[in-house]
Amino acid sequence: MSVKKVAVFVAGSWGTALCQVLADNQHEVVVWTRSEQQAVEINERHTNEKYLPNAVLNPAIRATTSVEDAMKGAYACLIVAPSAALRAVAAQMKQYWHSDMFIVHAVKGFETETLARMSEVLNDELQCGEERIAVLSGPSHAEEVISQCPTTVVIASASLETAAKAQDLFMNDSYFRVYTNSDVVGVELAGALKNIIALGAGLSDGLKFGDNGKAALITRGLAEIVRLGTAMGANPLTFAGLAGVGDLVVTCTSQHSRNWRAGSMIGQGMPIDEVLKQMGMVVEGIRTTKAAHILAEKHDVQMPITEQLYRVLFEQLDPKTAVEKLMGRVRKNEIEDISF
Ligand SMILES: NC(=O)C1=CN([C@@H]2O[C@H](COP(=O)(O)OP(=O)(O)OC[C@H]3O[C@@H](n4cnc5c(N)ncnc54)[C@H](O)[C@@H]3O)[C@@H](O)[C@H]2O)C=CC1
Ligand SMILES: O=C(CO)COP(=O)(O)O
Repeated sequence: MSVKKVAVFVAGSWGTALCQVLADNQHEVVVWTRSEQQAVEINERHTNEKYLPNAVLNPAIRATTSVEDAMKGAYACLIVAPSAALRAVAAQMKQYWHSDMFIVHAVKGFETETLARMSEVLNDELQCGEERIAVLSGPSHAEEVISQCPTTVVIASASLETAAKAQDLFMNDSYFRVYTNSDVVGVELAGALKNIIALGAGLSDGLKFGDNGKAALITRGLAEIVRLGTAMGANPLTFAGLAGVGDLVVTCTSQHSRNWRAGSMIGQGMPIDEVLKQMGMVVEGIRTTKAAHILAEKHDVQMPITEQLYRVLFEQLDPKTAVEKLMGRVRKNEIEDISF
């Protein structure tokens, strides 16, 4: 494998873990950080204590606060900012972007103001063409990737050539396996929407509602993800894959999940502002619940779990009442109600 330079934006937990994968694969990794202090920590101590405590980073990873330094001569860019910051980060990259590069993003969310998917925001800002964009998604907690636990993800692009180039960069034989897919819409929607269900699963655990209820949330959560996904043009089979069921299961059941943890704290009665303060890291599911609530209305799709979670998060509905509303819904036929 030939050495390629990859510019990474930004050094949160997932960005840092993916830097490590790229550096372990012998690529030249230059990560842009907002703060000089974080760049110094990565360059001199090879750590990122705030976002990945106790991890020892590959010393070949170099951090910089200069966008130009990061992007000059880069073969590809990797963007792993929170969804709320994606447009602003992409705007900074624009003047150093050139048409030989491609961009991989690993962001799970929507732009809440426009309801755009993340690749749409990137294309809008960089005007690079959708064939230059790929999305990396799937069951992949940063804490496990940095420990080299076996992890399998999917990379989707409108261009299979771009997806294959990205697969070459990230895949290795020891702990990081990558599949390609051409269904960008499905992979992006699956990654974003599973965070809503993970918040719900955490809430259910926080209320001590048991494993039966959580399994039902995962299953019926998948049904509503598929409903919205197919209405928005996704391939339903994508939701049975790594970005769909795979990520849904890991996020709803792993204690690494910030969405699950936030839901659990809300279920135990902690106010949302306090939960977010304690987390100190991005909890994408909250913004995504708002976006999905609007998208469900727009596409005339039923998303009862999302709907109840929206009321809990934004209209102060008591979580126990939300569960009663879900349990008391009109009787249905299971198969007729799933649109695979
Ligand atoms: N942590 C994980 O295991 C995984 C996270 N993701 C996704 O990756 C995305 C990023 O999440 P994490 O890395 O976990 O978040 P994080 O909370 O660990 O880090 C966020 C990073 O973004 C930076 N940041 C925040 N606002 C910014 C702004 N306006 N401009 C520039 N930088 C800004 C922060 O300084 C920090 O470095 C999310 O969409 C998340 O869903 C996807 C898969 C796994
Ligand atoms: O997407 C993730 C794992 O695949 C990370 O989920 P959280 O943001 O809930 O930690």
